[in-house]
Amino acid sequence: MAQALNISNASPRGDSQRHLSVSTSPTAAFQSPLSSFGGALAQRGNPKQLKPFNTQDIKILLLENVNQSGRDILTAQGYQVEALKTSLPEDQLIEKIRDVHVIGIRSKTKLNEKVLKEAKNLLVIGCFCIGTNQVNLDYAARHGIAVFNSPFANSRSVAELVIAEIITLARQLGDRSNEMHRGTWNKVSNKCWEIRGKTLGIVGYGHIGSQLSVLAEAMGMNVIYYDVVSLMALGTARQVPTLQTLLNEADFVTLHVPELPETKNLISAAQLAEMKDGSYLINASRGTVVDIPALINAMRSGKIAGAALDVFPTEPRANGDYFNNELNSWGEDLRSVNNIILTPHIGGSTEEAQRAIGIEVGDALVRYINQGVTIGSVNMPEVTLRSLTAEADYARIIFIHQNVPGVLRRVNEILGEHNVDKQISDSRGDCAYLMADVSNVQTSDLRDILESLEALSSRIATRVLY
Ligand SMILES: NC(=O)c1ccc[n+]([C@@H]2O[C@H](COP(=O)([O-])OP(=O)(O)OC[C@H]3O[C@@H](n4cnc5c(N)ncnc54)[C@H](O)[C@@H]3O)[C@@H](O)[C@H]2O)c1
Ligand SMILES: O=C(O)[C@H](O)COP(=O)(O)O
Repeated sequence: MAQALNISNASPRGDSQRHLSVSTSPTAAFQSPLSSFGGALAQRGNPKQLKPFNTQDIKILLLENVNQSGRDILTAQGYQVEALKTSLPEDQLIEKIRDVHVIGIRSKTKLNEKVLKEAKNLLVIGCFCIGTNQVNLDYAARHGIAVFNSPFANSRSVAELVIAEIITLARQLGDRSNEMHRGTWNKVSNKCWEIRGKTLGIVGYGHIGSQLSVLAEAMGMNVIYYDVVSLMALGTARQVPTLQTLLNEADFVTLHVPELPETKNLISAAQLAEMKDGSYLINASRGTVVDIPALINAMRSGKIAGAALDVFPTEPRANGDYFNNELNSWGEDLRSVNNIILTPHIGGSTEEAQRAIGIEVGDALVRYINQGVTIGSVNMPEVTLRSLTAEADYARIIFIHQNVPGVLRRVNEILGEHNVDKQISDSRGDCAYLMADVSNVQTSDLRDILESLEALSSRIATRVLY
């Protein structure tokens, strides 16, 4: 079992540097003072469980009700895990993030530059969701903070929700149900439709859009899609060349694009005007993608016969909070429109999806913390090495650095005095990630290696695992 060499990043972020501090504080579970480095290790050939820190020292903050499956994986490692049900206001988030090595969030917590600047000890961020637009990914990479997400574990849940919404809108189910709840019997067939033979227009044919395409065809719909890249059509779906073509042809338009500057108000007054008279709009992507006041106007005029919105430009922080004009100036106008389904960002909120996401992101965090493996990271180069064996006096050196010429030569001068068994290096944008396994190193060697690496001007972060 690997032990307690603590490489902390305790220095202020402002100087882009993290300090080495060698913790000798042992725990009951992972006790091995540095003086006994390598002494109590098992036989060669056994995989060695690497630990960068004394495990009791790893502090994790989980926000937004991360699923129990993820919490269990992290607590099983012996990390200190604090889990809160909601996101936090920015001032409280800043207070909390100063302390932790790992933060787990969902779609609401904004980890912008202002917040991340205060995250002096942060090693890694887990987004227990698909979207990563809530994190400043570049800033995180430039400061050696890896970000992981779960790219498709809730795609099916979103696709199923959209199928339900297509039928619900076509049959005006929301309005009929509301009327019955108010005690009114209102049996109507006017402008209520089957979905068989109707055209579904999918904007963004990625994980969710393509899954939805298959389900919609199985229900007898014709599927067209628009995407900025050319993608293989599933079934008999057909890619159309422009958004305008899709808007002109589709009876139902559904949006599955990421939040980007280019997708802000992707559907506004001009695009709504291009849609067929009496067509429907569904948005379960991000709230910024639809210009909601323009949609309200189009619905009031009868141009758009119905809409389903699962996401909003500003969303309440916690369950029980109000969805009103204080949150978004058009909140009450939106609620007053007929045949509109409003849901509180529940596209991915199923037991299956949340459990799968908890496991996927929980595992990715453990791999990163314990082994430095970045496979699946959305902001760092993807780097892995096979596990170290349990042989004594091996260590894994991780050097995150600016992607500038000459660094590898300097690093290899430092490591070159030791036996480098394996080494890998890759870069992504301005950030490069080097991982090297060295053998026959003693504690004093590690201290020297660390001090030398820390002195390099290109350094962003240094970790040693053993
Ligand atoms: N409501 C929810 O609970 C929920 C759940 C999961 C995901 N989401 C949102 O849905 C989005 C889509 O998820 P996904 O997993 O399908 O993503 P994805 O990355 O697999 O697919 C997105 C697709 O959109 C395309 N695209 C990008 N910009 C475009 C543009 N301007 N016009 C047309 N196409 C464009 C991309 O090329 C890609 O094919 C996520 O980014 C997330 O914001 C919401
Ligand atoms: O990005 C996502 O996966 C969805 O928007 C769901 O987000 P949530 O985990 O906050 O429900």
